[in-house]
Amino acid sequence: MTSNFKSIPVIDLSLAKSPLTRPKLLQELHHALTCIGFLYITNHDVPQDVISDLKHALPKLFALDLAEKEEVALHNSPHFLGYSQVGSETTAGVADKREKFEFATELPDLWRVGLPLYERLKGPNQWPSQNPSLRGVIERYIHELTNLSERFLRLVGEALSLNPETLFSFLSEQHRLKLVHYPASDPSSDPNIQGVGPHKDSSGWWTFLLQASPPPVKGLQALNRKGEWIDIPVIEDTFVVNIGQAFEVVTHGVCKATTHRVLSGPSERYSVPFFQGFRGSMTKEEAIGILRGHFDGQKMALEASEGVDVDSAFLRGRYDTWGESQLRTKIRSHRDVGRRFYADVFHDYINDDS
Ligand SMILES: O=C(O)CCC(=O)C(=O)O
Ligand SMILES: [Fe+2]
Repeated sequence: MTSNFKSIPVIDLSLAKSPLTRPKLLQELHHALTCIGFLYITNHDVPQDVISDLKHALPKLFALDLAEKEEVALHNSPHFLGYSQVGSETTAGVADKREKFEFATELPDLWRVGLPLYERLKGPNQWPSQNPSLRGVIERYIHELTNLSERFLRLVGEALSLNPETLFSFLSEQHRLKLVHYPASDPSSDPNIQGVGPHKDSSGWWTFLLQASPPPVKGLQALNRKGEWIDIPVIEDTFVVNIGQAFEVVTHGVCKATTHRVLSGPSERYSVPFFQGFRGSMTKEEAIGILRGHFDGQKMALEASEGVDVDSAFLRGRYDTWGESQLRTKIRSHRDVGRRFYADVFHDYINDDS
């Protein structure tokens, strides 16, 4: 249940290291998982230089000229990896004022005719030739965040009294990373210009976000149950962690993905979400069946108090696997890629409004 939270809790992962403090951490985590859907983590053990190298790389990367960015354009990648310009994405029907580079765990393209089409989402990154040091920085960062997200998942399992190995069985080998730049908006213009519109994270299982501009730059907000937008300001040396829609499905709505947005402000802003991947071959029946027994009781208690409504395009849609549902979402938001690389399903995906 998303409660009327007024702020986002900060959870100190170093409390996990002592049996004396671990129960306090698990209790705080349980509250954040079941009542808020967002938290900060501190003492996360990701090396400082990995984070600072990434932060320093961002202004240089976005300062490349348009021709250099176009050299790695997302519309040339069947894996939806690369650069997209400001205005190329819309959320909740409005164009977002942000540009981004999308990367993922570096994988070979093993897709061949006969394999499920969603396997083609996996493949190599596009690296800008004018920025040769970037590859090492991004690969180290993805490696560290993959480890962090796995350590975190073990704690989530423990906080929910689940065998962590069960949670690991939902993971994909591909995790995605977005490097995002929100250009500054003229302060005399509409204060509600959308950096990214209200949404729940649909592409992953859990999101680990680095707010890469120093305070007081702000913009990220989460929606509480009363409908109030709550600021999620930058706290140095933390990650913001939030639940993705796949986790809401698997926990039968006991842990909700919370709606959030970014407002564009008078200063430019950089952010870097890491989306822990959810296995493409997962069917609806598996996703809701594996932990059904575990969550039935909690679900009934919730139903009695406020109703459990699992909000999921995957469950509503007509496609049976998570991978196909993801591919459809990606094709609908990048139609040029769909037309070029997924001609067989393009029209079906664009025209079905399930
Ligand atoms: O830029 C941010 O702070 C959040 C971005 C976000 O919510 C997303 O890309 O899903
Ligand atoms: Fe998001």
